[in-house]
Amino acid sequence: MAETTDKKLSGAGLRGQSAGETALSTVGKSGSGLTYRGYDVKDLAENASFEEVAFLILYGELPTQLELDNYRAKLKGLRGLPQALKEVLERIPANAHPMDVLRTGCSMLGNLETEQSFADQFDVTNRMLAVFPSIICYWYRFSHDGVRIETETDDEQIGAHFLHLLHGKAPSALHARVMDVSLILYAEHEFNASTFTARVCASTLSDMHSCVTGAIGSLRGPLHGGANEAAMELIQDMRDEQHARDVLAGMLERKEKIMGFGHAIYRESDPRNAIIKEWSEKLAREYGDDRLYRVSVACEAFMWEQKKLFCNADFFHASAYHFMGIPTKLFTPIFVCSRVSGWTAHVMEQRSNNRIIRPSADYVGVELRRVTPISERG
Ligand SMILES: CC(=O)SCCNC(=O)CCNC(=O)[C@H](O)C(C)(C)COP(=O)(O)OP(=O)(O)OC[C@H]1O[C@@H](n2cnc3c(N)ncnc32)[C@H](O)[C@@H]1OP(=O)(O)O
Ligand SMILES: O=C([O-])CC(=O)C(=O)O
Repeated sequence: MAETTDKKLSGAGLRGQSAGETALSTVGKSGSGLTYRGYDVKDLAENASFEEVAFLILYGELPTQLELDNYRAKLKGLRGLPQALKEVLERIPANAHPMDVLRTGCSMLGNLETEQSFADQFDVTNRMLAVFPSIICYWYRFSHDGVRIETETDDEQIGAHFLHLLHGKAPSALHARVMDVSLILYAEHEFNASTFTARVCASTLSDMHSCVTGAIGSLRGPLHGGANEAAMELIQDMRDEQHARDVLAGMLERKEKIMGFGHAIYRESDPRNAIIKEWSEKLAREYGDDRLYRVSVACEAFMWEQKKLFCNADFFHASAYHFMGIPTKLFTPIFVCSRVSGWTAHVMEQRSNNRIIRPSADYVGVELRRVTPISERG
């Protein structure tokens, strides 16, 4: 199990302080170390699909077959982009970061399909779950390939749908399954930075699109979701295992952060890592060139040996996504397509028992003083 004991739980970063209650997930407490509404993430990754997991997180229980069929049909029907949103996406340059595109896309959607009251919260959530892959891929294919894609496909599952839009053809069964597992692993993670952002926004009784737009901005940073892209940039030029060790040794010497390693809560392992690592190995075999997988394994061993730092969920996602032909800058947006389930469930939970989140600060500035007339300042 991924343990959290002995971790320095105080001081900066609100580390170790409880900031509220949740019934959505546990991190580092039971099972393999991560549970969604009482189910171990490993169990879910083996025995459920992302749509079942999103349903579980949002509605509280795993769906029956009929409920799942209806839910998938509903999401499938919500993949289309409004014309005004397409026009906005077409104006965003090819060199923009796709996380910024998604942030703008989410915010624009909030103008076009505003959450009029909290009674709409499930509708706006399901719309976001369904339409985020369309937003990213429409912009990506328009800005990079000059094509206006049709964003409605027959794919039952969000992961396969994403790959279909990106590559213009339905994915293999292996790729569809890996995307599905990846979305399950990224779906929910208690009071991480982006989720907390969403909850702070929700606590002012703001609308769902504002909460999610803010959360996208928080996830973007390399200390959080952006680490999967940074990990890819790190491993892509590593020639072999020895080169990987040399690169990391140099970085540690220079006291640089190695993205994709370490965690604010887990102390010895991130339970999502073993799962995505196994899929990355399978993909490497199919890809026919396992260099990226081998250097990743070498990095993992070296970091543990040198620093007792372990791979978090992001590290092996880098090679896995790369093996599926996904451009590096789309890695973190995929995280959004999944985590929007957790964020919105947290917003709903916050709304159901709300008090505005407003902590205090320890003042470390100058003592009380008088305003000097401007003519006397110098
Ligand atoms: C899906 C996710 O969002 S998972 C997180 C993704 N983020 C990353 O991979 C970025 C790299 N990792 C990190 O920056 C950190 O480990 C974080 C942000 C995840 C957690 O931060 P913290 O809780 O402050 O880390 P923690 O308290 O365990 O750090 C202990 C020591 O290890 C060091 N350390 C932690 N992670 C790393 C790392 N990846 N590379 C190098 N050193 C590290 C810290 O600098 C700290 O050293 P210090 O005591 O000399 O200052
Ligand atoms: O919990 C965290 O701090 C970061 C993380 O792993 C996640 O959000 O998935």
